Amino acid sequence: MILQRFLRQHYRPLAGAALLSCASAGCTVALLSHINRLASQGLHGGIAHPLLAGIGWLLALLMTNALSQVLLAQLGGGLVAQLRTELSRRFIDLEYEKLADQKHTVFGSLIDDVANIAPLALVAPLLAYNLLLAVLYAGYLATVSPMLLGMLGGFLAASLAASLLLARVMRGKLDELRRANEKVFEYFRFISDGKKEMTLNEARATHFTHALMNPAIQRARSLMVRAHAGLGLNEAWSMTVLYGSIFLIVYLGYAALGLTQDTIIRFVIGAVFLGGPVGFLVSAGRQVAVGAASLRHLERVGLDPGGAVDDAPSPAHGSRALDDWREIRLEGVCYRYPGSTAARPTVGPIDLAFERGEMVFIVGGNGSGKSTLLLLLSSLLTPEQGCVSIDGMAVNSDLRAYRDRFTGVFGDFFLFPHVLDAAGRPLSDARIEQLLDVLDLGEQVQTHDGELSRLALSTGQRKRVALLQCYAEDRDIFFFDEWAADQDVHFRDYFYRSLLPALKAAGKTVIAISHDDRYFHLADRVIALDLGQVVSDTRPAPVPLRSRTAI
Ligand SMILES: Nc1ncnc2c1ncn2[C@@H]1O[C@H](COP(=O)(O)OP(=O)(O)OP(=O)(O)O)[C@@H](O)[C@H]1O
Repeated sequence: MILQRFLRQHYRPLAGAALLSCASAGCTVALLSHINRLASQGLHGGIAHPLLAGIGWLLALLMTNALSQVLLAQLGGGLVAQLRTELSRRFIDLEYEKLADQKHTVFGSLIDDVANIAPLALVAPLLAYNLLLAVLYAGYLATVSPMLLGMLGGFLAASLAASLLLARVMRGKLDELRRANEKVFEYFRFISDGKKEMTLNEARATHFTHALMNPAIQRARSLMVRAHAGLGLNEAWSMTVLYGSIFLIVYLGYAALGLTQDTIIRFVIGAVFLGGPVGFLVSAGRQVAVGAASLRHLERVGLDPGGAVDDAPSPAHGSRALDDWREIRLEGVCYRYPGSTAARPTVGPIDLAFERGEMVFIVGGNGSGKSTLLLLLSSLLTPEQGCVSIDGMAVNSDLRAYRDRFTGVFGDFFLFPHVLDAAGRPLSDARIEQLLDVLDLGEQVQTHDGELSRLALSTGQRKRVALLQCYAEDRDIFFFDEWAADQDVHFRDYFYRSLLPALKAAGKTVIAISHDDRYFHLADRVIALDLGQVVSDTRPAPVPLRSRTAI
């Protein structure tokens, strides 16, 4: 898992921090012994020597502690950065369908889980330090009175057994808390994405606040209180057991065991020192429990933190493996969205073939399965049954090469400010300016080193910027999910009558979802869907085109 890998990669500074911590533990014990000697023997060694020795041990303690803290701070920063980098990469590598309905998970994990997991690694050297400190103090106490140490050890062992039992009970609570927090993160997304609707509609905002957000926050709060109260009670209990047993030992030492005052005082001072590492070990248990719950959450959402992230850079150019493809075929393809309880699949069974260079329109009523078909065709969704193949080869045998064939605009597209070619290089500003002019955006948007000056545009204009990106990528297959729906009459006409035919003339395959029946006759094929199945696949008679604009 990621934590073990981090510990392996950074074992030197971690070992350094642990060594420094142990040195600091040694200084603390030496200081304890010095204080005890001074307390029991007084200033027999003169005035200056005990003072200088005390200052010396204090300075050594300060330096070893400070150095180990600096090392730990560096390791902490490094671990947070590494966790963020690895988790971002894992999210990017995760298949679309695994994340489609849980986008809030990204923020929850990058913020909450990173903050919970990072302390797990940092706790390791401190655990070593405190364990060593506890052993050294115990060793010191053994020299004072092995019998009293045995009694104290017995009390602490019983308390530890109770703590471990409680930790098992709390494990389920912490997992529940992590899931409850996930719901809160989901609603945080409503706040940003639904801002306009809630600003305009106060009743909607009130309902969201009182019926959704607040109950989710309250549920997380109540689980947090239960989980952390349990862990906190454990800490309080453990410390009470420690100090209670010291009290009992003093009492029994005088009342039943007939020990000398000197033995009892020296034992008590040592036992109080022991309270430091014991307290740390108990409170570290809370960090470990919370961090472990986050690790389990990452595994649950498919971000299995086991195994190294593949940091190999992507190829510098799109794959050429399928450059000469001729046909894409869907055979018996069925798909059902997760959670769907319908008797029949959302789409399918579908049997279709797309020839290279064709211009195909996919049509049908709302919910008939057009967008789902496009996601299956572009391999963003995996068929539950059936197969998508390219020239007879199943596409999942080389998904990257297959996906490199596609560029397009989804119904819920996202705009990146940088315009890149198929190889991921910034497109030249001259070419971007030319495209901006063709798309009638030259006035609104400027470009500098391949970066667009603004993306805050009208919906129709934003779709044109998305189209610009497709031209920049210039791949074999251009797909559009109701691209023209937000365009004005003039530009819609221009899109269907000029831009799409020009793409076809340039040898591109065009697959466009459309409700614009005025233009259906311009396609090579019109595939109609209903209830997730192909109900017709027709070839309209060819018509002469008005004009074509190659861009
Ligand atoms: N993410 C999803 N999770 C569950 N069901 C979904 C999801 N997306 C779509 N569906 C369902 O799948 C069916 C097909 O949806 P799809 O978006 O493919 O239809 P469409 O033909 O593109 O519709 P429209 O013309 O309205 O865009 C619909 O019944 C829809 O409710």
